Amino acid sequence: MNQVICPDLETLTTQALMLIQKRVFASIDQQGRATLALAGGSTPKRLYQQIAAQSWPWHQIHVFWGDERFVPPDHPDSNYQMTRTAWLDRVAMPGSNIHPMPTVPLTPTAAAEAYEQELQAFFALQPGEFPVFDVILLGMGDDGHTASLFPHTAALQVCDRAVTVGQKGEEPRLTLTIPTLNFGRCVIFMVAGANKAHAYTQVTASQPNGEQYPAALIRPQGGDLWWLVESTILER
Ligand SMILES: O=C(O)[C@H](O)[C@@H](O)[C@H](O)[C@H](O)COP(=O)(O)O
Repeated sequence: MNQVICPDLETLTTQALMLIQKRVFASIDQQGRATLALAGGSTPKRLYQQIAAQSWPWHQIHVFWGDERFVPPDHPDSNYQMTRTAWLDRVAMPGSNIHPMPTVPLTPTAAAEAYEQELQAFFALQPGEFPVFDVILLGMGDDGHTASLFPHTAALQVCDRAVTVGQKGEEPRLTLTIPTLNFGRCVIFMVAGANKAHAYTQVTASQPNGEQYPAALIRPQGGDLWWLVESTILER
């Protein structure tokens, strides 16, 4: 595990930008394209704005989402909407390179299945294979959740599919599953906010409780794991 402690969110964002750029360009060199699974929430918004200001080969970059709230794509809570506003609407990325998670009017189960099919087709997967994203960006909540994998939910047990229905209380979400996140070539957590200090301590403990702190279940098998953290989350 690589840990980078940053004095503030702006520094953390710059660190993330440099790391992502390095991995995106390496993937394009090696395979002619780069695939990213993006985080939602508030922490990555500034990063997406900074990415939009870069001159990357957008036609060789494909973006997916690690999770999505079950709302229309133009809803203010939509992770897709946030990413479009901060980044995608500002660059010349072909629409076919943008792969949002479907939501309404499908049911959550049907939407998860539809995204599963899209990933299987895009990555040309054989039965039982998982997609391998070049970069997976994740956040963490103050309860230790990541993507939409919340404590003590059924989604934590799903290990035979790439996409499943997450549950934030009564609110359904779509989320990539633990095995999918663990197949990532470069998995990057961006965590800021003193309110997350306790969860971070629990998640990075030597014998963490993954049911209680799901971010602890992200241990990429063949890939790199990066924790880019604001110094305020280090418990004194
Ligand atoms: O859909 C979401 O909200 C995210 O994917 C979620 O997992 C997020 O990364 C964490 O809740 C941290 O959110 P903040 O960055 O807003 O603290």
